[in-house]
Amino acid sequence: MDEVLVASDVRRAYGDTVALDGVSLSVTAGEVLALVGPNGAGKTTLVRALTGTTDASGTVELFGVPPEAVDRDRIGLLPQSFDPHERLTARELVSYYAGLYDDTRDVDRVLDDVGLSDTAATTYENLSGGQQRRTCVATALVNDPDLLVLDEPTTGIDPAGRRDLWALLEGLADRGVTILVTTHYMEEAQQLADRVGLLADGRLAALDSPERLIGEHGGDSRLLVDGTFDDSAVSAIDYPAEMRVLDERLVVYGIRPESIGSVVEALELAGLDYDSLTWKEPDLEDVYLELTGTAVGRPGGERAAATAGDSQ
Ligand SMILES: Nc1ncnc2c1ncn2[C@@H]1O[C@H](COP(=O)(O)OP(=O)(O)OP(=O)(O)O)[C@@H](O)[C@H]1O
Repeated sequence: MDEVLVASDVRRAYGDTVALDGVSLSVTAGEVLALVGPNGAGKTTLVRALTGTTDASGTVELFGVPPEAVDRDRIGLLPQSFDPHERLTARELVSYYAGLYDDTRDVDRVLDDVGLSDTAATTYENLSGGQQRRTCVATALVNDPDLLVLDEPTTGIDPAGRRDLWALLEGLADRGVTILVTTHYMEEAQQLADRVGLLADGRLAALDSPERLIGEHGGDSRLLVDGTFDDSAVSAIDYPAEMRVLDERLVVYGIRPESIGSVVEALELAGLDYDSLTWKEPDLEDVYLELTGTAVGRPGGERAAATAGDSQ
């Protein structure tokens, strides 16, 4: 397989803060690789290190050469912080970026691709947050890149707009564009990516296909009992299943849907109040929690308090 991006032992610190603690990965041609992690996990620093926009130790090669030597026509980069000129229209902005490259796509086609045909003549300051982000995505697409690097492209975009953007990225991937994307939306990574890198505290906790990650680390199906539980709930409830309290939620493992009623009975016998019940198969969120002890879906990535043993 052709490797478009190869990184080895990438490290970066800001003073005493270790942002990247030895990350190695590779991305093959046509692959969609998603880097997932909560705020502060190191996603932006990694994207910047991989694209040569911040100093880092270790080695990075894009298309076989260091980032600074790559033909920039081959790369489309959407940084996390990107503040274009507010008084320019979406079309003017994308045209401006088109002017930086030798070979570009038709600007109106690109605007159409990101769903902005109707608002192409609106100034950036008058676009909604989601339309602004889509304009930014368009600037990264205008040079028809072989490698597209997008740092949180869907942040601020409503669910329908996010799905449209996923469809666009899937279409690009089908055409052979290699995509490296960061997100803190687990379901986005699970749906979009061929492989997912779970980033925690500047390290890759795991890197594999969503299916394999879930198969190896996701554990059993489970019943989530929402409420304000503490560790005492686990000993109070008399039920023959593994249980843990994670972020004040009681999790009962290995439960099939037909057993939910018996769990409810056990909760009532133990006098435990709860708000709601959710049954689910394991997903990437559970994998992240299992491997790092942190819930990625929660702002700031709060630590989850595991009880009743530290592993499933
Ligand atoms: N310019 C900087 N100066 C000092 N510390 C920084 C700087 N940039 C990042 N950091 C720190 O490095 C760590 C990783 O930050 P980074 O922005 O890469 O994470 P992230 O996963 O992209 O987070 P977010 O989702 O919030 O953007 C954090 O602890 C952050 O505070």
